[in-house]
Amino acid sequence: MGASLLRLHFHDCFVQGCDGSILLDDVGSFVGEKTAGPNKNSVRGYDVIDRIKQTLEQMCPGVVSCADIVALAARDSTFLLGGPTWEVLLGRRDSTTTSLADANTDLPAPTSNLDVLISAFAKKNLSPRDLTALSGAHTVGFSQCSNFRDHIYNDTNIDTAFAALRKTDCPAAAPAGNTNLSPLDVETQADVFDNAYYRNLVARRGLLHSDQELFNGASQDALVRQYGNNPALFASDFVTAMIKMGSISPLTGATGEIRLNCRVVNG
Ligand code: HEM
Ligand SMILES: [Ca+2]
Repeated sequence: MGASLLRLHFHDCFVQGCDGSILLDDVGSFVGEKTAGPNKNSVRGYDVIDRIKQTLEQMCPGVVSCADIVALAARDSTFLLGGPTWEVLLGRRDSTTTSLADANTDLPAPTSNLDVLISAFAKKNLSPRDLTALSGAHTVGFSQCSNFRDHIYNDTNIDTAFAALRKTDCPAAAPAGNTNLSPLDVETQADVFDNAYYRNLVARRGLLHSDQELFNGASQDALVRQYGNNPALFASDFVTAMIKMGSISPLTGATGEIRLNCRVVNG
């Protein structure tokens, strides 16, 4: 679940800011973000957030927002998987709105090229360096075949043996095998947070097209090599970038609310 909770924070912060908007269910005429392309049948961990929230509401009612819970869960997941830790700024309040449209436009697709990834992050005031550091989150977790099929069958900037290995669990003709999972990081286990992701990219073993775009003869190549050789530099830049991402457009003061149930706005 650690990988899924880390991703949940990213998918929250890139849509309206880190405001718990991704947690809201579709109820009646209320439309949430869970059915957006990048989220549907992919983002998970909502039940874990519910359990943390229930415990908090018993001990300290109405104080800790769902948005802060997601930020803390992402930090603790990273650490428990073997990665760095950091102090999480708190005080984010929860949204009473969502944006399905923004979830569909602002979360980058795995088919994106480098210029598209850089612009998607720039739109959130994150630099190309932040993009490359944050993508190191793909040292943990899994991807479904439908998200990397085109890369392993049609891209040419991929290690042949690696492509062959991944094809064994991801047949060429969709929809066969669409939901089969492969680890994003081929080198070390999917529940170990380290810098192996970057060495994979140098070896042309990125699983997603968007991963390999970070090492494909352009602006991020040198940084990818540095992160692959220097775990302390990666850890330090990842922390800096996570704090920046966790600070996107927070609701503070009288804006938003402290939701009592992360799935619905207060009545
Ligand atoms: C740079 C643009 C990014 C793209 C295009 C992208 C795309 C994806 C895709 C397609 C998956 C697999 C989903 C599935 O098959 O269901 C995935 C998984 C994941 N992503 Fe990203 N991602 C990006 C950036 C990030 C960032 C910034 C983070 C966190 C800081 C992150 C964390 C994760 C994690 C941890 C997983 C594994 C989730 C799990 O196993 O449940 N990603 N990503
Ligand atoms: Ca949000």
